[in-house]
Amino acid sequence: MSYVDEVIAKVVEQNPSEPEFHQAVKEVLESLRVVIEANEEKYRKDALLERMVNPERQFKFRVPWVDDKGQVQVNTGYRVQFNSAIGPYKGGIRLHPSVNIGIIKFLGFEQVFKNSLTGLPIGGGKGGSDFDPKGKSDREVMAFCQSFMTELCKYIGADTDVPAGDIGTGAREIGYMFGQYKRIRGLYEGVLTGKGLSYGGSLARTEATGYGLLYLTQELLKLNGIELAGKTVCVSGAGNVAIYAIEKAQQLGAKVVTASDSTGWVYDPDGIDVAALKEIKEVKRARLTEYKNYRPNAEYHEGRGVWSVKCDVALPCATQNELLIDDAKQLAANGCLAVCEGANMPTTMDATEYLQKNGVIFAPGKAANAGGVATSALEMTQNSERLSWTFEEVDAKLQGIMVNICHNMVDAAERYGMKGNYVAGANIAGFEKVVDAMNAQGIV
Ligand SMILES: NC(=O)C1=CN([C@@H]2O[C@H](COP(=O)(O)OP(=O)(O)OC[C@H]3O[C@@H](n4cnc5c(N)ncnc54)[C@H](O)[C@@H]3O)[C@@H](O)[C@H]2O)C=CC1
Ligand SMILES: O=C(O)CCC(=O)C(=O)O
Repeated sequence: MSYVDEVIAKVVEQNPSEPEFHQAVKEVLESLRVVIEANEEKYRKDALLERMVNPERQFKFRVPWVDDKGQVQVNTGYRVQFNSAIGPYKGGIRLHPSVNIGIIKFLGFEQVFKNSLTGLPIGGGKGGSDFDPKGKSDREVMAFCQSFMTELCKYIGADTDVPAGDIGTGAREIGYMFGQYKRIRGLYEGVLTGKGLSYGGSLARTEATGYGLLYLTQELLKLNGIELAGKTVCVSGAGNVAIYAIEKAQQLGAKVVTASDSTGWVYDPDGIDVAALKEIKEVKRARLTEYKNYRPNAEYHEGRGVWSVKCDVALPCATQNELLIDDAKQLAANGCLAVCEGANMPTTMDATEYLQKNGVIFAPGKAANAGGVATSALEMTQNSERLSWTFEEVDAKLQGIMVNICHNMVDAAERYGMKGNYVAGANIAGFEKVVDAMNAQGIV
């Protein structure tokens, strides 16, 4: 059995009931097959892949908090410190009822390669809880965040592990967590990113993942002789990534016609009204059903359906496994030119293969959405310097980083004879730096 197949089989056997983690490992290792086979003897002797697929450390803890009725609630918290070969662990905190250790491990594993791709000195980690912020009062969210951080603060720090936002964790949650960290540890330091601007946050971090996605998409289309301006775009999601992806796509001259949340989706033939979307989602924290109150011409549909709308470019920005094989077939049949992932692993493996085989340009999340974590690393730099850069400075650095990632991904695929396979390109480019650092640091 080849080394890659052996390690994939072990991951499945040793991590039962973690399908998302299996999927992430398979996707990465399958696409690295050529690189690994070229060095199989050494990598096998060093158990390099076993060390890569096993987190350095993982924490699971109880998170008790009191709800508004005086009832004690208990959630489970997680932090997985996956790989610190190239820098302190870095990665977001997901608050969603679907969170379990397998989800956090898949996200942490992806984060290792993504963070390497940014070119910045950050290792990979991820955390979260099955707590659902939806429908909770501010006080309940604060109570949860304080309890979560009371435990988490023992394991993190500005130079060891720096969490940030992800699904369900935005500026409000980061603020409560930062306050509790400071109170317990007595340290005013850049232990979290995505902070508010009044206490050490970076300008452009809010926008960074969505804007970065568009900078990479625009560059990749350009390399393929296509202009983004004038194109019709479908976006899924209506959270942080989706909102700023829509905003930047429209600034770059494209028309975005869809957005979605966990209950339904909207089609706006005149182009999504970003100001209305921000008010509904960021201010009111309401459902997308409200969108029709702002835009009477728009349609609201229950359930899924964004990928049935004809578009030139599709940007999945909601969650994992939201773009399935039938969606891929529909997109390709509708003449879609490119799918670029804003979310983490939103496209299933069979859907990805179908798109690639049918001539649709496909940019994987670990490259396309790396602008968020890259800007988090810029926030860490500003915190260390005790300086704040202007929006334009951060945005210019973000653009440079995304264009670089795009070229590194394209070049790595070509170097290994897989021109146009950007999944392989991104995984190879991310892998090479981590392997180099791991080899240099001995068997750890
Ligand atoms: N926030 C960030 O900086 C980064 C986020 N990501 C990824 O982007 C994706 C979106 O994250 P955010 O926008 O930050 O989260 P968010 O909490 O701001 O928004 C998530 C959006 O996805 C929708 N959603 C969640 N679960 C869904 C489901 N099962 N079906 C349909 N819609 C669903 C929600 O309704 C919401 O509109 C996630 O995969 C996240 O891991 C990736 C890189 C950085
Ligand atoms: O900004 C960060 O540190 C993490 C962002 C994140 O969670 C991600 O890239 O998936």
